[in-house]
Amino acid sequence: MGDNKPWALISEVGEQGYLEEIIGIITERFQIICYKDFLQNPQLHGPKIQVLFVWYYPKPEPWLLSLLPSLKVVASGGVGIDHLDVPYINRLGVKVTNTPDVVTNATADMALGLLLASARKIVEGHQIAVNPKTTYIPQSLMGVEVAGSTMGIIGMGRIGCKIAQRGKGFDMKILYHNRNRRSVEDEQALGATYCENMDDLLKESDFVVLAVNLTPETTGLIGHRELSLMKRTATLVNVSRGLVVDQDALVKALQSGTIRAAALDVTHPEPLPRDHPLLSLPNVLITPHIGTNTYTTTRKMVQKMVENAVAAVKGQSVPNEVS
Ligand SMILES: O=CC(=O)O
Repeated sequence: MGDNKPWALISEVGEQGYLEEIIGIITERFQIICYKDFLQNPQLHGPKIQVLFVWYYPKPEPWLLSLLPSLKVVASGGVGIDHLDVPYINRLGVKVTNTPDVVTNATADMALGLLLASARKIVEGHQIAVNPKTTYIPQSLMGVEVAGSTMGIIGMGRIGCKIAQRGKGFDMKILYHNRNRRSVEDEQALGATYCENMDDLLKESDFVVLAVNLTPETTGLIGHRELSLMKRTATLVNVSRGLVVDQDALVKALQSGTIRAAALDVTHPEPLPRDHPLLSLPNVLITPHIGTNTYTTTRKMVQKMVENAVAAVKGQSVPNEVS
């Protein structure tokens, strides 16, 4: 395409996972302008931009979209599209795309990583091991056994299924709750038992793992009532979105021992304000939304984003269009 390559707006190079190789994948097909440079002179740059690559940021808010009259597609990285007002963007004649499938394994790994780290106090162990001033008292690092325990997965889409597979590999009993029951073949392959009533799953699970999309129905899905149904020895693991959990209720449940612990890759907001109580509770493990953060997955996501954007610019059928 040479100099005639279409223009794309991206978040700042060096930020938001835009590693050098990633930039290379994008610049094979597009000329790029960074958000910071764009903001210096939006009137000059805005009209030429046909693609907006979004990695949660820059948020395609109405004021930004109004500066991009030639925009054809908002190509978002990751599977979640809760940060995008898809109907609004579509009404402007702009397509929206995401990158499902490629994020599945990395996110499922993260769920198991958090589960194991919380169960076996791996982070606390590291802190003791590297701090010469602390004395190791075995009881302080006593964990819970994963094999033989019950994992309850809420949201049995692609990621939920991969979490189930991994749980099965750890000899866990698997329960799941989902809008739609999966086929008997799927259930048998995953060794997973359906709980039509989410309350049953909450009561029986040692680890409750959230893998739902954020929708109006799943916002605040886990609140005071749901946490109270969980075992006092149970751990909540969240790799979906922070807003699926009522965080105030979670803080109370963790402070009062209603549940044993929480391991969260997602919070609301991200990052949490430094004085947020979740950051100082001893029974909380938090990572900064890194579920998809591996080189392999990041590369695949960007390849997909570019594939989607190229198709949209050419007016061809777009592989991962969401509407
Ligand atoms: O959070 C990650 C994703 O939506 O893929």
